[in-house]
Amino acid sequence: AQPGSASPLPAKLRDITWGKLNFLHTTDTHGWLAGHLQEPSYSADWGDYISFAARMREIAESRDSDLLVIDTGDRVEGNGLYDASDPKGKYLYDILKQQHIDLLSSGNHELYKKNTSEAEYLITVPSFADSYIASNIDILDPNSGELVPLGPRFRKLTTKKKGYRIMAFGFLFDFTGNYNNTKVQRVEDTVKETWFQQAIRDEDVDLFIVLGHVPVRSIEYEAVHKEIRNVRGNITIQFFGGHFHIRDYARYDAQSSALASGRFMETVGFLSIDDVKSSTPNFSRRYIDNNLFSYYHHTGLNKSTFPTEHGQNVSQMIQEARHALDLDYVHGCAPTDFWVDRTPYPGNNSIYTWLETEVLPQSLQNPSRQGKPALAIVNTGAIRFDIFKGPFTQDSTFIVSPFTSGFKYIKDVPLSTAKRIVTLLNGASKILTTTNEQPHGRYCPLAPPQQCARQASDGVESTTRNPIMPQQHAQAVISDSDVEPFPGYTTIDDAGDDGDDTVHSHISFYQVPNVIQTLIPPLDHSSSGEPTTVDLVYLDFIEPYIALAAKFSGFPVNLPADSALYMDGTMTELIQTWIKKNWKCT
Ligand SMILES: O=c1ccn([C@@H]2O[C@H](COP(=O)(O)O)[C@@H](O)[C@H]2O)c(=O)[nH]1
Repeated sequence: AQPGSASPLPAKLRDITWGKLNFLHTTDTHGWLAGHLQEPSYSADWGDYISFAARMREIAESRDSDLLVIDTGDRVEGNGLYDASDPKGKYLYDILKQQHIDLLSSGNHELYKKNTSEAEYLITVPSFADSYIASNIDILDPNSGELVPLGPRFRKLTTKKKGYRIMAFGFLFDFTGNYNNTKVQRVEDTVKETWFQQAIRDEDVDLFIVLGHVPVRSIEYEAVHKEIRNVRGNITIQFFGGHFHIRDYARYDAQSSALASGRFMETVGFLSIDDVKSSTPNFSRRYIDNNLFSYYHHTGLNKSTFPTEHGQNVSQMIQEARHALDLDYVHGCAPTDFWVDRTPYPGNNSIYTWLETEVLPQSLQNPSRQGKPALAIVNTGAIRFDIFKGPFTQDSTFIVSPFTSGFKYIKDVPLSTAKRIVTLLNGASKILTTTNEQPHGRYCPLAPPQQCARQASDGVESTTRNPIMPQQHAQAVISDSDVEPFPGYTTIDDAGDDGDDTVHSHISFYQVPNVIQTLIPPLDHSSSGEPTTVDLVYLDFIEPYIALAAKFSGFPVNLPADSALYMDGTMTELIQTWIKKNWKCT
């Protein structure tokens, strides 16, 4: 763990159940390779995870079984370790590649920007060689200018101990918000391609592994499952997914299951399969809180026996990178906690209410529009994490707001139209899900991803939405420690409510809208009332949605032609500047 990080708290733990084939799974790590320095439950760093994976592999092999390490993408954007450097990722890619990952795939965040996808192609793919799978992504090779697969379409491998013959695929959900140097083919179309049809007919295979940056309850995985199942009868299929930032486990049928392992290095997913080659394989899942207390427990080791030299060296690399980036530099001190969705919105501790009532109205300005009122719209998904009471650092800046979006505007929009656009974006008439125009894809592209889970599975057929059969619960063994549970994940999935390794007390999460809005200057109730027209100010990331909502409102606007830059700088800079000025540390 990083120096100064919060030590893990002793807790009651559920044991893992080893099988003949075992997996560790991360997803949506978003640059959090230093772990959560302020949160004891998630304070282990990538170096600790490297030690953990090595120790778990030793245990697996001593049991004459195998362990594979999986990552399903969105490794970038969301933490100072990635976003604070120039170029972005200057330190992260080297740290990331230190882990031995057997199978990995790309997320949507690797593809939003040209430079990010090129770094993926030129750095990460070669770093992991054969392990990187890109079943439905192509990229324009920056050297040849040709459209080429981002990585191999599939991989066949044989496990070291048991000799299981595996066919693995690596998908990205039907993402459409990628920069035009990459091409993402719909999963439903990819599975009809000749190479895929041939691969699933390969008889020299004991099981299929489908990894991907794909929600485990999704139309995409439904399509892959159906295709393999139709051709291969009851062969074992294990899916690993992500994107929604949630812990989840789905049973599609008796021979297949799907694991999603959270976000931001909070969770290391563990999955085991016994009786891999039979028609009644036994699956067991565990969501491991990413901290040393859990790591020691599951390996049966301790502070002196657990770390590997390699793991310790990587923790040192992270420390040096954080130092070089000055990530602990304090910009101000938050007077209280501000939450993304752990408190009702609107509310005094809602990060969105703080933005609407303080940061945006006090910061958004355009001298050429002096005296003109504005209605500013920000998508809630642009804010990625909570602010904790106390020091707000360089790292916090990017943890809260990693993206590079700035503010644009359309001038002189009738206020009634601007309000209608907000209402439409917030889903009153479901334009974002019913229209064929989906600028970034079907998964509620404006709100924080964890809010999408229930909404998205509404359109999915029953095989991936509901448990076909309740999972046989492996007996959860609780260690005999006598400590009171403290707040954390209390996951309910298709196998029940005993998936989390740590027995926590429940945390409530609340719904937030797709977008928040703020009238600038705020309405003065003593004066003549609302303005008739406003400058409609918005984050440039949501421009395609503003265009869509304007069209549905009957407002004639041609974007981007009819828009202009409202002010210089990004929202990240705007928030940081406001904090420097207003949150003095006393
Ligand atoms: O430039 C950007 C990119 C993304 N967003 C928001 O992020 C979520 C998607 O996050 P995942 O981690 O891929 O689930 C999307 O819904 C956008 O709201 C953004 O605001 N700006």
